[in-house]
Amino acid sequence: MVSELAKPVFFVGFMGAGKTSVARKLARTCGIASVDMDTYLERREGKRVRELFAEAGEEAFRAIETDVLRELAGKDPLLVSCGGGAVLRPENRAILAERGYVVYLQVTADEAASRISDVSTRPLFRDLETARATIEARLPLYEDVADAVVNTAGKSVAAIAREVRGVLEREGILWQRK
Ligand SMILES: Nc1ncnc2c1ncn2[C@@H]1O[C@H](COP(=O)(O)OP(=O)(O)OP(=O)(O)O)[C@@H](O)[C@H]1O
Ligand SMILES: O=C(O)C1=C[C@@H](O)[C@@H](O)[C@H](O)C1
Ligand SMILES: [Mg+2]
Repeated sequence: MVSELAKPVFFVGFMGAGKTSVARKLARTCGIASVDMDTYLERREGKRVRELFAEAGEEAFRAIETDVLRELAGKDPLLVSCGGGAVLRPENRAILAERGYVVYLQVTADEAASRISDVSTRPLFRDLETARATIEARLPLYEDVADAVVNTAGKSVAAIAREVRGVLEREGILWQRK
C-alpha cells in the first residue's frame, strides 16, 4: 500500500521510547519513507553521536541537530524519528510545531533501560537514576510540542505503529493514495 502525508510526522520521546522502530514499522506498512535524525546526522557528519559528544561536546551536537531538523522539515513529507533531545532547544520546538505533526511516544526509564541493550551508544542515558531525572525534566517539553501522545508501556512496536496510524488517519495527516 502507498500512502501520502499532509506534512512531516515527527516522533519525539525519550531514548528507548521506540521512535526509530515505530517510524520504520509504519513506513514499511504504509509505503512512506522514514528517516532517523541520529542516523542522518551521523552520515552527514561522518561521525557517531557518541564521538560528537566526546569530541565536540553537547552544545556543538545540539547545533548540528537543529541544522538537521531544519533540513528534514524542508523535504517532501517524511516520517522522522527525532533524537531524544530534539525538543530541548526552543527553536527546534518551533520547527516541530510549525512544520509537522508531532507524535510523543511515552516510556518510563525502567522500560527504556530494559529495551536498550547498549546504553553506551546513548551518552545521555547514563544510569537509571539519571534517566528518570532526565525524563522528568523533559516531560513538559515533550508535552508542549505533542499533537498526539501514545503510551508505549507493554505494547509491541507493531501495535504502537497501528495506533499511530489510526491517529494520523483520523487527523487527516495520512491517507491512502488512490
Ligand atoms: N514497544 C517496544 N517493545 C519492546 N522493545 C522495543 C519497543 N520499542 C522499541 N523497542 C526496542 O528498544 C530499543 C530502542 O528502540 P528505538 O531505537 O526504536 O528507540 P528510540 O526512541 O529511537 O531511542 P533513541 O532516542 O535512543 O534513538 C530497540 O532495541 C528496539 O527494538
Ligand atoms: O536524549 C538525548 O539527549 C539524545 C538521544 C539520542 O537520540 C541522541 O540524539 C543523543 O544520544 C542524545
Ligand atoms: Mg532512535
